[in-house]
Formats: sequence, structure tokens, C-alpha cells
Amino acid sequence: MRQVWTKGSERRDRTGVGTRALFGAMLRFDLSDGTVPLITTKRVFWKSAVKELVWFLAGQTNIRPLVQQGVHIWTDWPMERHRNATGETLSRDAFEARILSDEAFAAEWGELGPVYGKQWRRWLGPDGQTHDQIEALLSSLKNNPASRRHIFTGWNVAELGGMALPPCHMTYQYFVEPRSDGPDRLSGILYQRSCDLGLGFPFNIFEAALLVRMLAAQCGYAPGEIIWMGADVHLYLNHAHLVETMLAREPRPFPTLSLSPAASLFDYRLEHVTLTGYDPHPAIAAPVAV
Ligand SMILES: Nc1nc(=O)c2c([nH]1)NC[C@@H]1CN(c3ccc(C(=O)N[C@@H](CCC(=O)O)C(=O)O)cc3)CN21
Ligand SMILES: O=c1ccn([C@H]2C[C@H](O)[C@@H](COP(=O)(O)O)O2)c(=O)[nH]1
Repeated sequence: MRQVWTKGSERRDRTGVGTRALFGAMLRFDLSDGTVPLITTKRVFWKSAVKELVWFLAGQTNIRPLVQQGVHIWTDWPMERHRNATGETLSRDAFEARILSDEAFAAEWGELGPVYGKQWRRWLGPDGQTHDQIEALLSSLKNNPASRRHIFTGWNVAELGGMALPPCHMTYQYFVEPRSDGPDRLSGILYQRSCDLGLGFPFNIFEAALLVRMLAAQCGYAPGEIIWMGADVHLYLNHAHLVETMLAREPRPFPTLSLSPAASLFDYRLEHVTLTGYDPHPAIAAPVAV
């Protein structure tokens, strides 16, 4: 964060807010001791992150189930579309209330298009067949651990145009490391093409680590590492307060995550996730660039 803030090049971006950005970064976090990379220099609403990951894994692309669970992070995009299309200016609360109360409205205006969930679980092939990349991944991890093809991606070129936003955390790859002195170890790499370090990153890295933990648990492996590769890694210029406050704070130890057993990868819920030792500095509000 300090590097991006002090060395990043200032540029205009799609949202009009402006960023400082560096291109190409890598971070590695060891998951083998049960800890997870959950930022401590501000409080991260990790329960929302768990719910978002569960929503991706369920193949969902409509904000309604998120809003029903009190998760507001995706509301601004469909709200913007509704506003531009109808000229109606509902407040965010009113828009969410309508999404909750009116199923037909939610079906029309809560939809983000063929975003993550669709591509992960129902990638549409040229022959009309859908591909469940996550089921295929589970099967290759279990049955062909030495494979170099343990990959799934949200970057479906043919469908980018229909998405509210093209995927940011776009490609995931896994590696099973054989060990003689214990269970084999599962590591993951996340390639993120565009990273909002202030708001998106804390969710993205935590969810990527949690997904390694879930996959490892489902396949009988021990967790190894999560490696994060960021391409356009940026801080929004209107996040100065957030950045300076976080940089002035002393990082604290990462919490430990325990995951109770679930019948399948698709049966995990918030209730399966327990964090111990999460003692962050206070939350910092910051505007999201739409
Ligand atoms: N500019 C931008 N940054 C993002 O991180 C981002 C997007 N756009 N568009 C799509 C999704 C939505 N994401 C978001 C959106 C908002 C928050 C956010 O406002 N977080 C606050 C409140 C969290 C809460 O209420 O649970 C935070 O303090 O983390 C986080 C991630 C991540 N993505
Ligand atoms: O999971 C996410 C989703 C989005 N972001 C950020 C990265 C950018 O700031 C915007 C997307 O804008 P683009 O112009 O499409 O790059 O959202 C994130 O960090 N993590």
C-alpha cells in the first residue's frame, strides 16, 4: 500500500475518480499454520466476504440473495443501471428495499449479468453445453493431483459485454504438493487484473485464502500457500484518509480460521467459519468508485 501510494503513477481511470497505480505485484501468505490473510489495519467485514464467496460458488449473479443477507457491496452497479435506464433516482436504501420486496423487480434490476458465479459454474460452450469449472477443478484436484491444469477463470471474452463489471479476481490456479510426512498440501494462485487496494483487496485475498481452505478440506489436503498476483494495483485518490490511517497503524497478527466440515464445497455457509484472534484496528469508511 505504501509503495502504491508513494511510487504509483497518477492516472485517470474509468470511474473518473483517479488512482495511483503500480503494475505487477506479488504477495505470498502461508496458510499451513491455520492463519488467514485478513487485514488488521482496519476492520474488514469478513462475514460479508464469506457470504460473497458462498454466493459465487452457488453460481448466483443477482444481488438479491446478498441484499437479503445484509451485504451491500454489489448494490451500486445495478442501481446505476436502473437509474440510467429509467431516470428514476431511488436512494440506495429504497432501491434495496424494492429488490427485497419485489421479486420481478429484482429479477430485472438486481441482475449483474454473466459475472463470476455464471462463469464459475455454468460457462456456456459453443455447443450449448455448460461447463462447471468448480466441479471439474474438484475432480482434477482429487483424481489427478499432479496436473498443471487446475485452473478456473471468469474471463469469458464472449460474455464480457453483458457483465456489470468484467472479473477483477479473474483466474485461479492450484498446485498439490506431495509430502511424505503428512497430507499433501494445496496451494493457490490468484491472478487479479485490477485491484482496488483500499476496498476490494481485503475481501479478495481473504476469499482466495478461504477458498484454498475449503478446497483442501474437500479433497483431504492440508492448506499450503495463497499467492496473489496483481496487475493494475491501485489506490483511489479519494481514499487518502483510509490509506494514511492504515499506514500509520501497527499491523497485528493474522487470525486463525477454522472451518467445520461440510457435505460438499457448495454446502459451506457462514456458520462453518470461525475466526479466532481477529483484533483489528477500527473500521474506516471510504467511498467506492462505481
Ligand atoms: N471500485 C471498486 N472497488 C471494488 O473493490 C469493487 C468494485 N469497484 N466493484 C465490484 C466489487 C464490489 N466490491 C466492493 C464494493 C464495496 C466495498 C465496500 O464498500 N466495503 C466497505 C463496507 C463493507 C460492508 O459494508 O460490508 C468496507 O469498509 O470494506 C467492498 C468491496 C469489490 N468490487
Ligand atoms: O473483486 C473486486 C472487484 C473489483 N475491484 C475493483 C478494481 C477496480 O478498482 C474496479 C473495477 O474497475 P475496472 O475498470 O473494471 O478495472 O473494481 C476489486 O479490486 N476487486
